[in-house]
Amino acid sequence: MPMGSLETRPIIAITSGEPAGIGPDIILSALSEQTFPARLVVLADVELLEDRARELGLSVTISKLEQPSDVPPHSQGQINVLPIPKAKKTTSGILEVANSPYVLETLKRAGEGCLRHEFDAIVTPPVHKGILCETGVHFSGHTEYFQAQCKSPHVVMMLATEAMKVALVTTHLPLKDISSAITEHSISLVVKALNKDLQEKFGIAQPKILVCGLNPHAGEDGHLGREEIDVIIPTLNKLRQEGLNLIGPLPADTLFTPKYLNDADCALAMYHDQGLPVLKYSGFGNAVNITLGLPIIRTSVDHGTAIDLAGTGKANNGSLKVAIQHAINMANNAKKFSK
Ligand SMILES: NC(=O)c1ccc[n+]([C@@H]2O[C@H](COP(=O)([O-])OP(=O)(O)OC[C@H]3O[C@@H](n4cnc5c(N)ncnc54)[C@H](O)[C@@H]3O)[C@@H](O)[C@H]2O)c1
Ligand SMILES: N[C@H](C(=O)O)[C@H](O)COP(=O)(O)O
Repeated sequence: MPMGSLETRPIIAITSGEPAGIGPDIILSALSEQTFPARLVVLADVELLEDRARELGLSVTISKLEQPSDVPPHSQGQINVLPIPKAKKTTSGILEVANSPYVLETLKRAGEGCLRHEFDAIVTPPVHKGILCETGVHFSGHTEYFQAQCKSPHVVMMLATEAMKVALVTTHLPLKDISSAITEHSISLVVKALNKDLQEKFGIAQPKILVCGLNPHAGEDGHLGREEIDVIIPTLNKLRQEGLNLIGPLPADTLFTPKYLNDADCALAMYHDQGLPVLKYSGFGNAVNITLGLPIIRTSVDHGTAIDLAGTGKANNGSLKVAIQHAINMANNAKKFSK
């Protein structure tokens, strides 16, 4: 990937994530360990970053920006912050519901900035969904938050490592609600959005997508569930007639084996814990979470807030580095296509 001239490097907004979690730790360590070929704007409380840097013993320069366009190209150890104040001082590892509006404000500001082209992409360190919900808002994930903010009819959660891409038909749904959410409509929208972004954002001309069944053994000819026969197979057949290269539905327990994965571009799981444990087993700490189907570019880490590790220096920043680099690559590609 060409680095681009310094002034044209993309502006990437990085939110702080949950202040009591490892978001601040991994931002500070990742940005102090290497120079990224971009202009990085951290949306955060300045005191939070200063306190965490002190706690971790990291030598960084934290500078406040008046506006995002003032941000210089990133250099190792430089943290440029667009200040967003928190309500309460944070102790690493202690969640405070009073700071949840701050977390939501960082997301709102990042999304708005992207929609009005102040930022070229957003990278989100982890938030704690439970503490956000305690404010009374229902927050199930960044994926759904940015979908609502961008008014996108449908989005797809996809996590990727060098070896594997796994996308989901349903995102953060209780298990009891999944069967009724697997419909011709939902599968068609997800498969089409996935196919389009694999072509446009990943340069795969004719993506080959492996599709999981919902039930054990993909329903065992209807003896272990009928969703495959009633919904999934007819929907995939219709999509094949539109030219999509779809394999399945395959039993999920054997779909994730080299025989199938080595010859495919992406696996599509029906629900969160059908697909993500496999991906995380194979690449936890080095995967990127990408929201497809948005009018903006958004990437994230493959892990949560790891409250137990905040302020200890033990948090691995590998996934954040991958998420930042993916956002930069996607923003550079988008600029090329828009010319
Ligand atoms: N992108 C996101 O915002 C995101 C992603 C996943 C989970 N979450 C949220 O995070 C919260 C906690 O979730 P969880 O406990 O299921 O998962 P978690 O990923 O926070 O923690 C699971 C285990 O992995 C370890 N771990 C996580 N990240 C690590 C890192 N970078 N380096 C070293 N070890 C790491 C933790 O210490 C813990 O043992 C929940 O509220 C969940 O919704 C947010
Ligand atoms: N499903 C994601 C994971 O397990 O890594 C995570 O919850 C993040 O989702 P959002 O990007 O929607 O917050």
